[in-house]
Amino acid sequence: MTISVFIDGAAGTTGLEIRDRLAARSEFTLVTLPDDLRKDAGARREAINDCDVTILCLPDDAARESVALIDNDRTKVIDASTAHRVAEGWTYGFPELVGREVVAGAKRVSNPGCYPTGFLGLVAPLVRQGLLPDDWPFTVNAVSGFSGGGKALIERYEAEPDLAFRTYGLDLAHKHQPEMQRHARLKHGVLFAPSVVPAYRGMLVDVPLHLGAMRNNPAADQLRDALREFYSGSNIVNVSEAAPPGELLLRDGDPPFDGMTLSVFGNEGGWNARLIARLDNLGKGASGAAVQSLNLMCGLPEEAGLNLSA
Ligand SMILES: NC(=O)C1=CN([C@@H]2O[C@H](COP(=O)(O)OP(=O)(O)OC[C@H]3O[C@@H](n4cnc5c(N)ncnc54)[C@H](OP(=O)(O)O)[C@@H]3O)[C@@H](O)[C@H]2O)C=CC1
Ligand SMILES: CC(=O)N[C@@H](CCC(=O)OP(=O)(O)O)C(=O)O
Repeated sequence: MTISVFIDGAAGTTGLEIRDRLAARSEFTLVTLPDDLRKDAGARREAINDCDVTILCLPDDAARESVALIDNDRTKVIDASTAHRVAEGWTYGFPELVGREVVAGAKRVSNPGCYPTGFLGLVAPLVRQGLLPDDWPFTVNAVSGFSGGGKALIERYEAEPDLAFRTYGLDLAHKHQPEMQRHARLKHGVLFAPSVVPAYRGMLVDVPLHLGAMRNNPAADQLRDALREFYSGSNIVNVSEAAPPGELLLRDGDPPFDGMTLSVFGNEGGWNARLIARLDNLGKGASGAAVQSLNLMCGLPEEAGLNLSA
């Protein structure tokens, strides 16, 4: 018997990419609604309640609405939106951090945000091990491909091909900040500076650190070694070797990638470091992560169906 999966929001950017990843999988039967019914509450209620798993690829309010349509205790949910990432009763779908068995046993899984995936992948293990202080005022500089903003931002970049760089979030209250603070277990909110470049997909999430000003004065090599050890059991998250490349690149036309590569760069003397995550906003940052959690929730190998060759 196959596992039935309904993607609510299957016509959107994240939904389409999840469909692509599941299309060739014999373990799943995909349920979709015809175009004229895809926003119809009655049709969605029926599909959500009939399926074994529903994946929500919707704006936050619509995602909350979908959850309210569930009237059985069997349907499992993976929500790609921001609606439930710090909500009670939801498991944060970052298996490497919360435990694969925890995600495997969950009925309500909230998919991490794309930027938080990079930040938390770098910082959370190091804070938990006491290598980075939990009261540090963390800064996160990040660039994303424009598909990170969904259909609306894709349309804008198509209409304005001269846009070379766009920084935003200038109210310093981006919706990803609460999940970064909560899941890294930090005492203070992070200072988050996101931006967009004219590439379709891909992102670099950069955490610059004044290591020499920390009371424990950790070495960059120590941080890298700790991350390597932490992710040693993962084929999805990998940590670069010590020899630093002179640059990290995003290219327009990069293929879909569901892994994440973490790098640690330190200067001579050890005062400064940059921790940088390279990932695909639509891969480990959204659709790939949803498929990873789906696999675990269905008792399947976590990497099944993922694009892991960089
Ligand atoms: N893009 C990315 O890289 C990432 C996105 N996410 C999150 O995933 C979710 C989806 O984002 P994304 O795919 O980018 O967004 P898109 O705007 O590309 O797609 C959203 C889809 O939801 C549909 N929709 C809107 N309201 C309803 C409704 N009431 N009922 C049914 N369908 C509805 C839209 O319909 P229509 O086609 O008519 O507009 C659209 O097809 C968001 O919460 C986003 O924040 C998370 C991580 C990364
Ligand atoms: C480039 C861009 O606009 N990115 C989106 C984040 C995309 C994402 O991660 O979606 P969630 O908000 O559901 O996490 C933003 O900054 O709002």
